[in-house]
Amino acid sequence: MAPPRDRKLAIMGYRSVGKSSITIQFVDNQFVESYDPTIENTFTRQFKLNNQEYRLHIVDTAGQDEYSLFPDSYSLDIHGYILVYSVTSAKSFEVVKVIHDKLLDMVGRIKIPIVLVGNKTDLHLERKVSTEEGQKLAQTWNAIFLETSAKHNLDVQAIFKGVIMEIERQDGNLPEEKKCIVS
Ligand SMILES: Nc1nc2c(ncn2[C@@H]2O[C@H](COP(=O)(O)OP(=O)(O)OP(=O)(O)O)[C@@H](O)[C@H]2O)c(=O)[nH]1
Repeated sequence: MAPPRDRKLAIMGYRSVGKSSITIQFVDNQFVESYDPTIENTFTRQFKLNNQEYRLHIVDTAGQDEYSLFPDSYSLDIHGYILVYSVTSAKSFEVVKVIHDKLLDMVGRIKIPIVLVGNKTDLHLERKVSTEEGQKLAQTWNAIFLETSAKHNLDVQAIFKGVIMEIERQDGNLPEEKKCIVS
């Protein structure tokens, strides 16, 4: 069998949208209700997709806002990006747009593998951003779109599957196809 492919991913977004919760759910199968702001952590998990092993290195970043300056390391050796907002926060949806534009500027390429994630879908009554708004934004970016609940472990795996597939596709290892929700 082919050796594992090392792929480095960055998970970015406004404060408290669930970046750590998504990462910890994926790496450890756990959800922690308490909130502990992240400085920066890297997690590793082996993941198999289409008969290929991947060693995923996930950089869980400190939450950004529209004024944050990104360290150069966020553009250097990252293969794919997971941009997260919370469906309960219009502010986080605005901030994710700014992060995306800055990222594109910094990376200096037009195409980068991106998955846009609307998290906290379990908080139905607090929803402020509709599924359609998220879908529309992802379309303008040509990115994959998913809604998730880190709390209920809903579609968390699909985020990582989606970003790997997008990396492979942009590397020319998969046929181009229409982007859709990959659950
Ligand atoms: N109900 C619900 N709460 C969530 C979900 N994901 C995260 N939370 C909660 O939201 C709060 C923030 O979650 P974190 O994962 O720490 O958010 P973060 O984006 O890593 O935050 P920063 O490190 O500050 O950038 C915590 O209290 C979590 O328990 C979710 O899917 N549903």
